[in-house]
Amino acid sequence: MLDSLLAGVREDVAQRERAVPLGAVREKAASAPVVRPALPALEQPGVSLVAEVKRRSPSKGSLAAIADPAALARAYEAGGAAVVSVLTEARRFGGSLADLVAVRSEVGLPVLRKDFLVGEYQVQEARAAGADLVLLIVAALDDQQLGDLLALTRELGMEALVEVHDESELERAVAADARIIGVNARDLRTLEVDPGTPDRLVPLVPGDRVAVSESGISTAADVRRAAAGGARAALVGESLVTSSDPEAATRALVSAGLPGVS
Ligand SMILES: O=C(O)c1ccccc1NCC(=O)[C@H](O)[C@H](O)COP(=O)(O)O
Repeated sequence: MLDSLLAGVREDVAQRERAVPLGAVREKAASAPVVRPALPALEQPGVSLVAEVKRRSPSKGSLAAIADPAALARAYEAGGAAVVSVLTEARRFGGSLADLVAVRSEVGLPVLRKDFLVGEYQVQEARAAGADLVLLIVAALDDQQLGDLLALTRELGMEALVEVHDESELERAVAADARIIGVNARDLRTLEVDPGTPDRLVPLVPGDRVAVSESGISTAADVRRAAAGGARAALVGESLVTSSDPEAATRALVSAGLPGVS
């Protein structure tokens, strides 16, 4: 799955680059609104919530129509989320950079560009659209690419959520000096969600990094489980976008992550 996803992403990037060359995107990134630092938002005591705008997915198909992504993000903010994640991949997730621009202009939280970033063009695009944080998936990048994209992300003032799925990817993320390390319970090759993956890997994330537990989180008990392993944040998509009251659903997960709640 990951390889075919990446092939589509590369085609789409090449098409966008033919329409708007890298130089123009760099210029736009240089004059984008100032970055909202994501690290302090994720380092609050307890488990912070990263709430995701996600219309559909390869594993589940259509999840929610989300006609107004900014309204959804406002509900997340009102419910106490620390960061909003916007899936911008179009083919499989139905997202776009326009969603990110809309969300960023209507909430005061840091915003994550959740996509499959494979080169400079997408990092510059992310900043140009106002992103404060980008996703870098270790399985999609070699060490050189990971280091280069992380360095570029920081040059532009942003941080990266560096995503891993097994011990060797975690070692690579740590060696690349990732400060925010996401452990995805979803295996991006098989799409299976195994909560045992963050249970196993989050405790291995060094204490000077921020560990984020990702995918398959829908209940207060799931958030408490993430907290027990040492996660500083939980990234949640499906259970929030499919809720009839996303603000209340956000608040329930945020409350479960407050320090002292067990
Ligand atoms: O969600 C998928 O099916 C998926 C498939 C292939 C690559 C990535 C995928 N999802 C991206 C994510 O990491 C999730 O959107 C995110 O962790 C939230 O997960 P969930 O709460 O289970 O929607």
